[in-house]
Amino acid sequence: MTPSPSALALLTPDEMAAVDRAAIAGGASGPALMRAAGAAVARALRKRFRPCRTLILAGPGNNGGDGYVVARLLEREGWPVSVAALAPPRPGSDAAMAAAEWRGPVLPFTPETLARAQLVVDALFGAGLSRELDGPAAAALRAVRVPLVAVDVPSGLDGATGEPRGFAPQAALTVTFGRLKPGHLLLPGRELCGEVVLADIGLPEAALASVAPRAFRNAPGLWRLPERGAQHHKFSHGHVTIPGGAAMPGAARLAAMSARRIGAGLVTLAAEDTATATLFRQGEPGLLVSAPPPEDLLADERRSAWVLGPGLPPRPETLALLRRVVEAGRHVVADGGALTAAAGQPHTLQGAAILTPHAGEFAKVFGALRRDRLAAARMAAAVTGAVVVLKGSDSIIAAPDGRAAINNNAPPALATAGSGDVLAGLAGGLLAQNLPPFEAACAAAWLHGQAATLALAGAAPGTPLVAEDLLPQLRAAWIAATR
Ligand SMILES: NC(=O)C1=CN([C@@H]2O[C@H](COP(=O)(O)OP(=O)(O)OC[C@H]3O[C@@H](n4cnc5c(N)ncnc54)[C@H](O)[C@@H]3O)[C@@H](O)[C@H]2O)[C@H](O)CC1
Ligand SMILES: [K+]
Repeated sequence: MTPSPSALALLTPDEMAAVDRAAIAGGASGPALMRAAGAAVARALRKRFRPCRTLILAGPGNNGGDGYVVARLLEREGWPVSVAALAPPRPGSDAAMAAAEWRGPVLPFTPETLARAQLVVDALFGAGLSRELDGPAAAALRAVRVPLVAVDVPSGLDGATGEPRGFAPQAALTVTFGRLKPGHLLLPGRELCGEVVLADIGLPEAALASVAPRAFRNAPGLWRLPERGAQHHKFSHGHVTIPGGAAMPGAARLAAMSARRIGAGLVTLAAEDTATATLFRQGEPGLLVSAPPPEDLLADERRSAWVLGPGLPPRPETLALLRRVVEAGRHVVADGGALTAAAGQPHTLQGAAILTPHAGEFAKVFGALRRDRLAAARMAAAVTGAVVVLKGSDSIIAAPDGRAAINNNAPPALATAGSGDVLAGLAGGLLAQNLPPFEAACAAAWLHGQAATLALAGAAPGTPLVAEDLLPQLRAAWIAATR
């Protein structure tokens, strides 16, 4: 079933804390939320582990408070549980109440205590992490050699960025509350969390609605593929033009084949010379091939979407073509050579609809990637006015207005030659069908990941993939997106 956009919303730890405050201001009970959070952790944990010597590492804040609730609930079921507290909760806090209800053993926060545990619950820090993890907390988490269950996030992981601050442990399971955080999806956070369970702890809808989400998990529901009615004809599905160079003609061909398969009405490969045109004509019979200079094609207004970059040389001529197409008011996907040609001059990409840099291209255009890649992608979108797809296993799609989506359906095998050309073609094909740039970019990234997942169905981990394998899966990916 297609999830609703609110179910796809991601909230940063600060936004989640604001929801929490709104909930309590609106009459919800802090201790009740904490009991629900602890109960959700205990439930997820019981489902996956058998009773064993369990050590709860409790921090001084509400994350620790959740930990005391877990301790109490597990002990009630006969689990051998003890707590090691890094620091006592602030007197009078909800966490202090939860701690007071824990009557079981409290052990010193030492390596010896940890060495006896068979399972560790990490309830040191969650949304309140305010600085790098260091001292005894970091030392203890570094020493864990048994399965670790994280409350909200593995302590030290920045829920806003997916980056560890100082250190964050590897969890087998992470149970989080209300909404996923960007850090559960962004690498390396996504891997450090292990399995992620999102638990409903009864936060009132009004409190959740009081914070407008700016980040989303990328999935159908965030966007809708174009509908096709009986009255439509090929021109109503747009015309994609893709200039192709002699050096790497395969790149433009892959983009063109992808644009066709995702529903573009017409797709033209604009060859840079007659030899390349001859080569292009040997390809798919349904592709249009043109030999004159691509600029000449701008006279035809119906050529609404252009994919510029796959296989094009990173030369000033490529950038000049991009400027001309943008100034003619066409929707442009800039990729590969068009991005590299704009190295150090991001303003030259203004007016493009979608940019699809991988990390290396991103750094060339916008400067070294910061640790907070979500912020970096948003900055690039704001500077260029384009939707930026920062490609990776956790592709980030950022819009100039601050909206961002994080893609998590792409298998690692997708990092293969030609894969980016397919993505650019999908984005161009969807722009041609009048999807707005953010929706087109998100849908393209998801369909791309889904096609790869389908191509690898049943294959052992590590099975390689080539870009051509994606093409026959695009129809099934489309069907999966419209179910
Ligand atoms: N709405 C919800 O999702 C609910 C979440 N719950 C849990 O509450 C935590 C957040 O609790 P909070 O008290 O705000 O923060 P923390 O417990 O993460 O930590 C605060 C505490 O820790 C100190 N501190 C922060 N960073 C460090 C550091 N690196 N080293 C040492 N000390 C640090 C800080 O000064 C504070 O004293 C959320 O994650 C959920 O687990 C609720 O229980 C239910 C509702
Ligand atoms: K934690």
